[in-house]
Amino acid sequence: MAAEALSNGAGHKSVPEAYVFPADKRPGSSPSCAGAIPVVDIDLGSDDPDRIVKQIMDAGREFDLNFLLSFSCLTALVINHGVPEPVIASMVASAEEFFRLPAEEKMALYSTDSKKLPHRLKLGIYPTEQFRQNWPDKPASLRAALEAYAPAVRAVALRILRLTAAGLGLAAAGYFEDGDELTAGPVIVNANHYRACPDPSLTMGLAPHCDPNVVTVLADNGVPGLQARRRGYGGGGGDGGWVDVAPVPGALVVNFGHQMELVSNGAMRAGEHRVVTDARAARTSVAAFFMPAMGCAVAAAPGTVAAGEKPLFRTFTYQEFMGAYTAVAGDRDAVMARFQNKD
Ligand SMILES: O=C(O)CCC(=O)C(=O)O
Ligand SMILES: [Fe+2]
Repeated sequence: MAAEALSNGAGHKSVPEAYVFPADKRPGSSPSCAGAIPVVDIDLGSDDPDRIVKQIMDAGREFDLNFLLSFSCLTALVINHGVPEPVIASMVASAEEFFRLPAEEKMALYSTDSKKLPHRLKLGIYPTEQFRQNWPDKPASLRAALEAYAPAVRAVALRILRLTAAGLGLAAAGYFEDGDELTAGPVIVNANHYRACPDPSLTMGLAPHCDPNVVTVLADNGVPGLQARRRGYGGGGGDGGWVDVAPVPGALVVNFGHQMELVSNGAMRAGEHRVVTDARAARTSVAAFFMPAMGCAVAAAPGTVAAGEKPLFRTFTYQEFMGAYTAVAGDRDAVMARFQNKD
């Protein structure tokens, strides 16, 4: 990335040079569109599970007119997910408080010798007993917020994964179940902070990417900025472009990551997203990443590959994938190309 994401530094009247993106990477250089982000209601108590599964599978439905195929590409708002609103609110408020701490206190939590203020706090949250001794003592509310949020957000992720496995026909084989290697990695939380920006057209809070993992569950402080990319027709995105993920109070955002696309042999694609800045308010988000164990061998699930066809992607370990992802700075097409099965 040529320019840094505008997430830290002192308040400015204009965008500092180091944060200005090249013209072809700025928010306005690719079309935006007015499509709607799907809302998925996962209240298992009040609905027929088959209907919820269908909702998930249809929510991100898009059509590739070039190849005449349909796939699902999911960035969705999830409601009735079972996480009490105060648990989410406390988590986000603690993250906001963290970023308001005096600079020296935040810097003390980082081992890098960077002179810049951190704009991302990265913490392990599960297995909690493995990580809680590393959680910061400040702000005072943070530990209690994490203790409540960690199991709750994990339960949501596992519920969504179970429903998705059912939609993909993989439930009987135990895909994504608690204990499956594909979700046995640590759960990591990134708390992100994006300052208000004097000119959002010049910079990006976070450059376009798909998350590398299986699924990410995200909460935010209600300040907009997250956008999801639609590439094909349908999916509420017209003929493609960036769609605002307008925050909905109490809802969580779900993004499927690269591993979901690879395991489902492209039936459920990773949701590409980016964050633009806001002229008036700072956005804070808390993203929980669910991932395979590093040594996990990832391959298309047998049921997702048609008889006589080769899987779209070769088998690899999650560790190998992470190496490739880091090497191309998260560029979606570049990383997927590295794992494509050659004919
Ligand atoms: O801040 C957001 O809304 C998105 C964060 C994100 O995409 C990430 O941490 O991977
Ligand atoms: Fe992301």
